[in-house]
Amino acid sequence: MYRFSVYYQQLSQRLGNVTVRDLYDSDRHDERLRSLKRITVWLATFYFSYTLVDINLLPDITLRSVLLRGLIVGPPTIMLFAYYQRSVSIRRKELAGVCQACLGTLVWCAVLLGSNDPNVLNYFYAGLVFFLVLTIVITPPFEYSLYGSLFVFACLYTTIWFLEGANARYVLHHLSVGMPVLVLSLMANYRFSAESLRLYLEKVSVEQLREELAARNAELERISCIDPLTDLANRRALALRAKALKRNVSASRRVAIILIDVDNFKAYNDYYGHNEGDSCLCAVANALRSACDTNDVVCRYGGEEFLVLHPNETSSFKSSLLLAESIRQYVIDIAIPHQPTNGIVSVSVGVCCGSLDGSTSLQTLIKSADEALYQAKREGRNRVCHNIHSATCPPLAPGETMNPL
Ligand SMILES: Nc1nc2c(ncn2[C@@H]2O[C@H](COP(=O)(O)OP(=O)(O)OP(=O)(O)O)[C@@H](O)[C@H]2O)c(=O)[nH]1
Repeated sequence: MYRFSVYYQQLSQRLGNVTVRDLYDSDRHDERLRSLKRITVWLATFYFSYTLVDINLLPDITLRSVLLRGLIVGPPTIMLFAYYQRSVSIRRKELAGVCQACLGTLVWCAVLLGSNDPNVLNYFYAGLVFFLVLTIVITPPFEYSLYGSLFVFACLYTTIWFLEGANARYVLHHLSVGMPVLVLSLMANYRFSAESLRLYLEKVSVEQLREELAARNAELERISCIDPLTDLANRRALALRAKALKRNVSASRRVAIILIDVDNFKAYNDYYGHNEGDSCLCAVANALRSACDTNDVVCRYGGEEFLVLHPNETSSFKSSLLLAESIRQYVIDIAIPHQPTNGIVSVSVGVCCGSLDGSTSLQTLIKSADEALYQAKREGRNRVCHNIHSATCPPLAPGETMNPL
């Protein structure tokens, strides 16, 4: 009894804003409908071909069997297939199948009632097949199986008293077979319904876990590529992007590496404190973001050092330097006061252009940009310097000079 109620409790549980029952019905609609249609075809074939059995075993009901089976059960069977095509829940379609089986039982009983042949008593045992149809052949939800079986039980054991030659002893014999068939087939249906539901719920929970895992993995992947202070890409993201560029043989692998270092940042930190220093780094990061394109990888390379990977397949060396200059200017434009130098926060920028092919690694290009950055520092800070690295720098475009700024 306890397990019995567990099945119904599970069905009425809610998953989001729908009940398990609704979800189970809608998710498994197509599969259950396919099986219902197939079974209906088989049952109809059996039912109507049993007219021949009636004629053979009980010749006195030939006309009655043909007329009642054909005229009363035939049209609803055709209508049943039309009903299966309608957009109603699978539960209703299964209920329609159960009703049709009940009608079939009723008509079969009516056919047999017309017989005066003593063989009718033996043949009446075939009525137990209707229990099996309603429980383990159609396998509708348990409650429909139960109601249908009770209806068939009422039909059979009301009719039985009116059969030619029936007496209490015969009814008892019939019941001794009929009752176990009824109870055992209902139990089989219950086990089937409960097990199908359990498997379905297991599948739903595995799917939920998989979705949760995918979301967490995506979040982990995002976090592992982001600098927590500035929300810019980090070194890992930079390496991944460079690797992708290197792998992509169809695209040009020409890039500019722009290294940006905040000037006199130690003095800023010492004067304003570490928290203000962090805010300053965030403001610089925002300025870089505004200066760059969505194609550029803007990353925090270390402490107060930033790096922009600028894929420049369409643009030239000159445009890379212009981007570097624009970055420097964006930082100047936000005008963060820098009291220790009596001025505002500025950055020094080193640029290097090259091609990420087999012989040149990202590290080689960064090293060249770093040399340019130190030149900018040496020359007085707040400026852009470039490093023409013969091994890494592509040929200048027509009209380009070595000092395009
Ligand atoms: N607030 C803050 N400071 C940092 C962070 N990372 C590095 N720094 C500080 O950045 C400062 C870098 O100083 P230096 O490398 O001496 O360079 P600088 O003072 O900027 O001098 P130049 O680069 O030569 O202009 C150090 O004081 C570091 O403590 C950070 O995440 N937050």
